[in-house]
Amino acid sequence: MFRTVFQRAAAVKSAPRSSFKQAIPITRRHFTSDKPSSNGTPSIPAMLAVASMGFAAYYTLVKSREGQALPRRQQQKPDQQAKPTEIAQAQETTTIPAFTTDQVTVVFVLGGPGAGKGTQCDRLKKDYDFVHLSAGDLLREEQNREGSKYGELIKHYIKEGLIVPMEVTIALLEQAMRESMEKDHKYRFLIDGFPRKMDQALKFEEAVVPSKMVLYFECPEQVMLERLLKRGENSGRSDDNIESIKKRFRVFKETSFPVIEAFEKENKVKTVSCVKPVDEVYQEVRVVFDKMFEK
Ligand SMILES: Nc1ncnc2c1ncn2[C@@H]1O[C@H](COP(=O)(O)OP(=O)(O)O)[C@@H](O)[C@H]1O
Ligand SMILES: O=c1ccn([C@@H]2O[C@H](COP(=O)(O)OP(=O)(O)O)[C@@H](O)[C@H]2O)c(=O)[nH]1
Repeated sequence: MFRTVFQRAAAVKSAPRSSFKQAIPITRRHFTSDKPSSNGTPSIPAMLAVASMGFAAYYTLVKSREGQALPRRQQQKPDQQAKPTEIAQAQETTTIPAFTTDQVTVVFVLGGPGAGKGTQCDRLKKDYDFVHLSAGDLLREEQNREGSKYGELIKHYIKEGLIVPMEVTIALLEQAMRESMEKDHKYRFLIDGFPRKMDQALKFEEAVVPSKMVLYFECPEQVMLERLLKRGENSGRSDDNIESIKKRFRVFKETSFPVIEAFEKENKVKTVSCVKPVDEVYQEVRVVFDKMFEK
């Protein structure tokens, strides 16, 4: 499989820009490729594949910025008094978010695998007029999309419980947001299951839009395990099995939980326990949302 991934990723380098879904408009970025965590570390060919893919995704995304419909923020002109070298440095390091917080509201919905993020988002989206974007669902959709250059790579990462390189996930999220804005004139988003790694969080907020709030569903591992095994009876998901679940728990603790801690330092996190039945959890979520958002 690694061989196939490698060959595919190499082909992506020279692929036309329309090959990553359609055009995925995204801002000028300076992405770095993720290194997978030490658990289930892929082989060297797979790592090379990721590096190639990262380059290809970067190229695709940057090129596909042309022709986007929604207005973007204008880059501020550097201080006219600044010395030329300072201006050059400022221009090199400034990344402009695709959207402003005046245009767009983003709530990150985080929690361990199986905590109940998707279940609660389903309710919230109806009551508070949000668009629910599950990063995992977008990745699975891209994985299954005929002709996707990233299908095999995503498949591997999901099965191993690893975090797919952020270039792919951020591009899918931004494209989905843009579609909702253009087609449905919806500007409020619940982003479920993302960011799961610090660099994803930083890059999304820098290049797409800063989040307004983080809703964190706290849940003991044993409860999540039972829920996931039960979900696995019908979900058809390649990662709802005991082996993948253990890996996902480890990645959550080691890699994703620090993201929540970092947002806590910014006072952005609202924590709700997800142990009680769905309706009771939702009552607590509503208290949080009623304070923050209009219906
Ligand atoms: N509060 C709850 N009590 C019992 N089961 C729940 C609760 N919340 C979700 N579930 C079930 O647990 C499983 C995982 O929920 P899901 O929303 O898919 O989690 P996540 O999106 O966090 O992975 C699903 O089968 C769902 O029906
Ligand atoms: O930003 C993301 C979100 C998901 N995933 C992958 O998708 C899997 C399933 O995530 P999802 O949120 O759908 O399910 P959960 O683990 O919360 O049940 C994860 O284990 C990762 O492999 C990822 O790589 N990046």
